[in-house]
Order: sequence, then structure tokens, then C-alpha cells
Amino acid sequence: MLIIGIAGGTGCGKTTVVNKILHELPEGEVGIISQDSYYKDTTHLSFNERVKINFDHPTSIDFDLLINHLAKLKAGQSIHQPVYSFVKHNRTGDTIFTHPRKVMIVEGILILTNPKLRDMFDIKIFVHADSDERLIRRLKRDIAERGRDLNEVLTRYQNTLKPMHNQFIEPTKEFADIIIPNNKHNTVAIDIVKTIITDRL
Ligand SMILES: Nc1ncnc2c1ncn2[C@@H]1O[C@H](COP(=O)(O)OP(=O)(O)O)[C@@H](O)[C@H]1O
Ligand SMILES: O=c1ccn([C@@H]2O[C@H](COP(=O)(O)O)[C@@H](O)[C@H]2O)c(=O)[nH]1
Repeated sequence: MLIIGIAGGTGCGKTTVVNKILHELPEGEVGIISQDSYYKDTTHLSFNERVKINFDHPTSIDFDLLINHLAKLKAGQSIHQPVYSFVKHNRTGDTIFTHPRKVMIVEGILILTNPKLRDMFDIKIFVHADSDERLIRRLKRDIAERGRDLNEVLTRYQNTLKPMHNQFIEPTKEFADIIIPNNKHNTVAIDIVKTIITDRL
């Protein structure tokens, strides 16, 4: 199994890049693990308490479960990947039965911050987009898909996203084997990643 970690700040285009890689490789050979599925379970908290959580800090992620699940997949076992709701700020209680594949992609803003998880990746990729580009994309996406309004996204960006990005996410760029510039759609980079994956399989 080839395990690929894809990191980068919110809105840089990780999910988009992953979908393009998925599209380029034979069906059934690639599986996806999203870091977002591993936000800590917060069922014991009220909605108002959950809204106050810093979702851009490494402590918000259940890395033990994520590492445990990835190790199981590597050992050939299937897992029940939690499903996360950005609207509820919590796991839904549902799971996706995820089978081991030849290529497993793990994507998320904080996946390169954890040394144990980082060591499990055969290839580490960091997707880069400028902060203004990421903010614009995040605004559009969160309003359209995640039930947010303009004020909420901007306030969270200033108070949490920007400082957390600078403190935790941007520094993990140094661990990357490949940095994909993604201010614009980058088909050349996707082709290169596809070639590297195909060569390693
Ligand atoms: N290179 C790009 N150019 C323009 N828009 C993009 C690009 N990559 C992604 N997007 C858009 O930006 C938004 C955030 O992208 P997404 O892949 O969800 O980012 P991430 O998973 O890193 O948060 C989506 O609406 C997506 O369609
Ligand atoms: O309940 C939640 C959990 C996370 N977020 C935000 O999501 C992004 C990470 O997702 P991307 O797809 O990489 O953008 C992170 O910046 C969190 O702030 C949330 O809004 N609510």
C-alpha cells in the first residue's frame, strides 16, 4: 500500500486535488481518509459550546483514532470511518465502511503536524494557495455548503484561522516532498503526481 498525505491551509484546494488524482487513477485503486472525519467527538457539548472550539488547532483532532485506522488499513483490515457534519460541528454517528486500497490518500489541514502520522506517509504533499485566495474560496464554500454567513467566516478567519495557519499549518510545508502551487488549477502538477504514484505501484 502506498500512503499519501495531502496537507495545506483551508481553501487551498486539497479536496479538489484529491478528486483530480482519483479521477486519473484506475477505479477502485485509491481510497480516501479525510482528517475532518477525525475531529474529536463532541456529543457531550451543546451546539453553543461546540461553536467555540478551535477547529484549526491540532488538539481538535483525534489523531489516535486516525493513526489506528490507517494502521489497520495498512494491515489489510477495513475500518468504519466516522462521518462529520460541519453544520453540526460534530460527528453524525454514521460511518463509511472503508476498505484498504493500493493507494490511500489522507488529506487535511493538520495531518503533517503529528510526527507519528507523518511517518506513515510514503509521499507528503503540501498544496499552496495565497491567503487571500484561500479566504475568498473559504467564504464562498462555507456560505454555499457549510451553513455559515459572511460575518462568521470573517471573524473566525481573523481570530482563529489566520493565526493557527501561521503557527501550525504553514510550518509543515518543510516536511513536504512535493509542493503544489494551486492559485490556479494546476493540471501539470496533477499529471506529475499521477506519474509518481503509477511509478511506485
Ligand atoms: N485552483 C483552484 N482555482 C479556483 N478555485 C479552486 C481551486 N481549487 C479549489 N477551488 C475551489 O475552492 C474551494 C475550496 O476548495 P477545496 O478543494 O474544498 O479546498 P480544501 O479542501 O483545501 O479546503 C472549492 O469551492 C473549490 O471548488
Ligand atoms: O466543525 C467544524 C470543523 C472544522 N471546521 C473548519 O474546517 C476547516 C478544515 O476543512 P477544510 O476542508 O480543509 O477547509 C478548518 O479550517 C476548520 O476551521 C469548521 O468550520 N467546523
